[in-house]
Amino acid sequence: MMDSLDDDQLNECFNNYEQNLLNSSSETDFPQEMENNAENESPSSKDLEILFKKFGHKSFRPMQWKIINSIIKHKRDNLSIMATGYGKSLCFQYPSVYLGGITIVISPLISLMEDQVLSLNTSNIPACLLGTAQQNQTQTIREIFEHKYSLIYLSPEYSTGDYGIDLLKDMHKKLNIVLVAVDEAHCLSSWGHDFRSSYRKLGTLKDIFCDVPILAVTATATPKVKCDIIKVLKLSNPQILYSGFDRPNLYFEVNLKGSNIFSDLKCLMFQKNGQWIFNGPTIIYCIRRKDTEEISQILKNHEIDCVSYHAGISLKLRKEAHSSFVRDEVSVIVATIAFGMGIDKPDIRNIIHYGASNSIEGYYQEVGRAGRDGLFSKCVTFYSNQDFHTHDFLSQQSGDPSKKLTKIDAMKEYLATWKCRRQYILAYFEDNSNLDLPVRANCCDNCSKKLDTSNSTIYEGLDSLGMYDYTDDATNFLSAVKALDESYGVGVYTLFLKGSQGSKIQEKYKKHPKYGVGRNKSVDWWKAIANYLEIKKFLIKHSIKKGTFSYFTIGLGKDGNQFLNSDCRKLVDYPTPDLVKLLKKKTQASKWIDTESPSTSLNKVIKNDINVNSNLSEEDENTNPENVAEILKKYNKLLNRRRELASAANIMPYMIASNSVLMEIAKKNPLTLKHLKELQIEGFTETQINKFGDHFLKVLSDNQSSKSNDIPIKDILESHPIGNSTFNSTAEVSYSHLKKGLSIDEIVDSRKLARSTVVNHLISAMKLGYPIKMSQLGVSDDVKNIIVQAISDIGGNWSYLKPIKDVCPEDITYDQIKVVCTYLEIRAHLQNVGKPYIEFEDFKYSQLNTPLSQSKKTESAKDVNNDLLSDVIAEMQNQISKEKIDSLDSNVNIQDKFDKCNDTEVDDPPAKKLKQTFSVLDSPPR
Ligand SMILES: Nc1ncnc2c1ncn2[C@@H]1O[C@H](COP(=O)(O)OP(=O)(O)OP(=O)(O)O)[C@@H](O)[C@H]1O
Repeated sequence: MMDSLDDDQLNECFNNYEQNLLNSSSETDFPQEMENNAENESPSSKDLEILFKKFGHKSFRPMQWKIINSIIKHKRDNLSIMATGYGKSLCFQYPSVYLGGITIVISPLISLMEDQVLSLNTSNIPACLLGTAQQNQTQTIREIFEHKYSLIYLSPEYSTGDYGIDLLKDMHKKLNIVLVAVDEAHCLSSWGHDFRSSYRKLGTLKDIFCDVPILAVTATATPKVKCDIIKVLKLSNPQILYSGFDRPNLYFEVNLKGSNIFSDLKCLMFQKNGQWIFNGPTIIYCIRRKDTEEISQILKNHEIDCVSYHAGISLKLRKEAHSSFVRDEVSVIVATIAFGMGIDKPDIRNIIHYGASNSIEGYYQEVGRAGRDGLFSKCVTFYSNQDFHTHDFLSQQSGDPSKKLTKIDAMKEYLATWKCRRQYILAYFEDNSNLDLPVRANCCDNCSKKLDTSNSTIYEGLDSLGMYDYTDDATNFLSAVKALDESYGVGVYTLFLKGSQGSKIQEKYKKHPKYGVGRNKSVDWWKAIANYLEIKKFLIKHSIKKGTFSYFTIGLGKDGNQFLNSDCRKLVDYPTPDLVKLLKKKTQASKWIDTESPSTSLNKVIKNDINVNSNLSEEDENTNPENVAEILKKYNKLLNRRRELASAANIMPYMIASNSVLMEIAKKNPLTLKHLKELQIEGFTETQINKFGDHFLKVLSDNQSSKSNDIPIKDILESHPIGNSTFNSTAEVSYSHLKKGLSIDEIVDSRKLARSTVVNHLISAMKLGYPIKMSQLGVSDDVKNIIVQAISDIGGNWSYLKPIKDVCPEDITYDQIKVVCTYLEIRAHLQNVGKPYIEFEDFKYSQLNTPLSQSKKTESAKDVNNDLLSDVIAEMQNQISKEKIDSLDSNVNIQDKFDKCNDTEVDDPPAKKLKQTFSVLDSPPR
């Protein structure tokens, strides 16, 4: 029987992202573009055909088509700002394939370009790379001019160097360049992150390729960066499209760090066979190198395969770590942000920040690596206020500390916000503080808490809305800052409020009325208050430089001063997570605030996700737990096979097929390459099917045969009986004799029946799935091979006995032929009910040409069964006396069949066959 999973195991499966895949359709929702001044032309069937054939996609995403159309039909310049994972690459890859020309792509990272080149070549779209450090350049250049490539990738340094410029000019003269694309175009602007000086010189492209459209693409561009790109690249009347920054499939969550790293991380894992695992490829970002080492050691201690990555590791080891992660050899990489751009892996399910990021820009870029395949993925931060001491320290070392501090403050605000985190991020990038997103499931922890009123905790000191009255604490802290002349940091102000007798508080301050007013509250409490006041900008940091030494002091911000000077000040707000941590729990109530159980909301989200994303109806067979388990089993086998194939071909697994493609294959279970092609699975190109399809089909058929071989054939035939199989009491007696070890001859003797009758009894038993070997029925291996060969010689048709008998040697009996044909019948039946026994018994069916498919194709299994039965009867008629016919199973009404057959028009094929069969009965072979 198939391995059945118990409830716990199934729950694990459901906690797994495979469930998400299982429930998902291969299409995912992408935001519509926000700005659209493009032509409204729809793609033609030819456009879509090329898209499917070469790229495996059934439709263009809305912005993609507008960009591509404007390039291929109108040769227009474009600036496209697309969220990560939207599908920028297609916009510059499609035009060259469609137009049969060449696209030049400028991209900032060699590793990114290498991956894209490899991926394109795997899909039979020839591409090459030219970088300053590339080998075999002469050969590549020669091949470029031999028109061997559709896409040429160049680094910005190469394309703006003297040699590169001359080469590009030559290409323009001699080749059909249809598009110049500048990927990650924000790198040319000092207003963006990742500024790259060589990008600044890319204006030369327009000088060289004056009549070729230029496409600038980026995921992040503020209005200033946008202007910069247009100016530097000299874009002429560009179509500007913007997809928005939202990544709807990403879920955001923030937790304070707990006392145990593994316990924190465990919330994102599930247990399988006692082993903790993340539900898919995972990146854990840390602030410091030593944290990456520590966390990866902790994970290794729990036997979780992982690697660490940071700038302190040798280049060779870093490359190995990168490679083992993208090739699915390890599922977790613990890294500093040195593990950055150039990770093209589409199926990253978790981005964990164990330590706060120092900017929203950096954070969003890092989490942007998750879920590029459009499937649900989690972005979870664990932080402590200590993290910001590190950031503050590092920002002091940087060129522009105040700019850095502003970014750090935004991150603090993000972490502390009680509003929708997605809304915070989008408002930040779109510079729109009025943005108001509806609360929705699977969006962020704050939305989840608001939606889930069942398991929240209320805290002492909060009002009925869950808000805290900060007025007194804020007044005291701000007063302390003012009293100490805004010259110190949070630590000293806290000592002052606590009434410290130590020397850090000068004597003159100890007379101040606010000195010691906060002694009944803890140091952590006052730190949390200061943190809140910083987020509110009531407090601001001042960077002080003394010689080579620099430090921060905390002073009053404009709003802080105003608050202190107000007569009717009031400050009521939701408490920050660090404050909540210090509050006493009161009672269970329907309030949303509960930050003490990290990731409980996440677990709910995973479950919600399963339900919400599910596009399976109640009746859908995929919801049946046994089917789910079976699909997951196949999916995992396909994943393993993909890993082996990728390793053998030295490419990334996702270049062979995405996880969604494999899940779709596991769900649809195709048996042939033709069937696989007919499924038109989104993201699986014809080239990929031709290259790798057979390997995946083999996995499915192996799985099927091992599964089938696990199930007694009797069980299958019991639930899927062969239509004409009957087993009366006399047949049962014959079978019981055989079971006792009697040979056919001995049964014939003891029962005083015709040999053919006994054989017929045993054939009935075989059709019910009783384990009878052909050898027990007088069919040796040699005889079996002869009959199989004979069937093959007459075109694989085993429906009639006589034509087979005619081509067999004389000594082969009808009984023996009947037995072999019965095996074939059973096998055909199993195949028809979807339970193929690839190696049913020890029969080598491969010796037959196509007997099964032929008989299956030409007539229904029922017809075949009828014909075979008729043949059997005909043969029995031939061999046994008239009296014995009466002792045959009464269910087989020969006359009925004969009459029915005579009433039927002869051009009705099944009836015609029956008629032919009965004609055999009229003139039996001798
Ligand atoms: N029209 C489409 N239909 C379905 N899937 C698509 C389509 N276009 C692209 N994709 C898929 O979307 C994923 C992301 O594509 P791509 O790598 O081009 O994104 P990107 O915008 O360059 O992302 P990033 O900014 O992260 O590099 C890929 O898995 C790709 O196969």
